[in-house]
Amino acid sequence: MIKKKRGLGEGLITFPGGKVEENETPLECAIREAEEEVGIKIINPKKVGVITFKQINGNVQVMHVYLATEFIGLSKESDEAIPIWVSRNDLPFKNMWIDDRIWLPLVLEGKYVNCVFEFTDDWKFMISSLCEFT
Ligand SMILES: Nc1nc2c([nH]c(=O)n2[C@H]2C[C@H](O)[C@@H](COP(=O)(O)OP(=O)(O)OP(=O)(O)O)O2)c(=O)[nH]1
Repeated sequence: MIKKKRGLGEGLITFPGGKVEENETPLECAIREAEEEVGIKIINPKKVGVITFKQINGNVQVMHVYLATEFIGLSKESDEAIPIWVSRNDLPFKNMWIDDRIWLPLVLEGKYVNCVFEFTDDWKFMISSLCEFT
């Protein structure tokens, strides 16, 4: 995981990630962001879910989630993130995005998740959640 140093979710413990660039697939983006943020090359990332975030103001963002169990390199701090290792059995949910406690355990059990979470415009409160998984 990472401690995010700037941008949306600054200070939270989350995962390497970011916005898809022009002419880039979500998979390519996931690989690039892991490299940029913590300096590792992830091997064979597998898509494990799609999460839609809605805000009251009508903004909608779609997050594609990938899981990689192997990587090349040694994780290192960047301008954006401090890499940290956490135990699967002791995830730091108190310092994570509130919705992660709903979908992350499912992903770690091997499920594919499809969730919609509705937030206030300032991202402080989650108003509703709906998750399907297979
Ligand atoms: N785990 C998790 N990640 C989230 C949630 N909401 C949310 O926007 N994210 C992720 C998606 C993006 O990777 C990131 C959004 O932050 P951002 O728009 O500042 O993007 P960034 O700085 O990481 O990326 P970039 O500008 O380098 O492209 O946070 C959430 O509820 N849980």
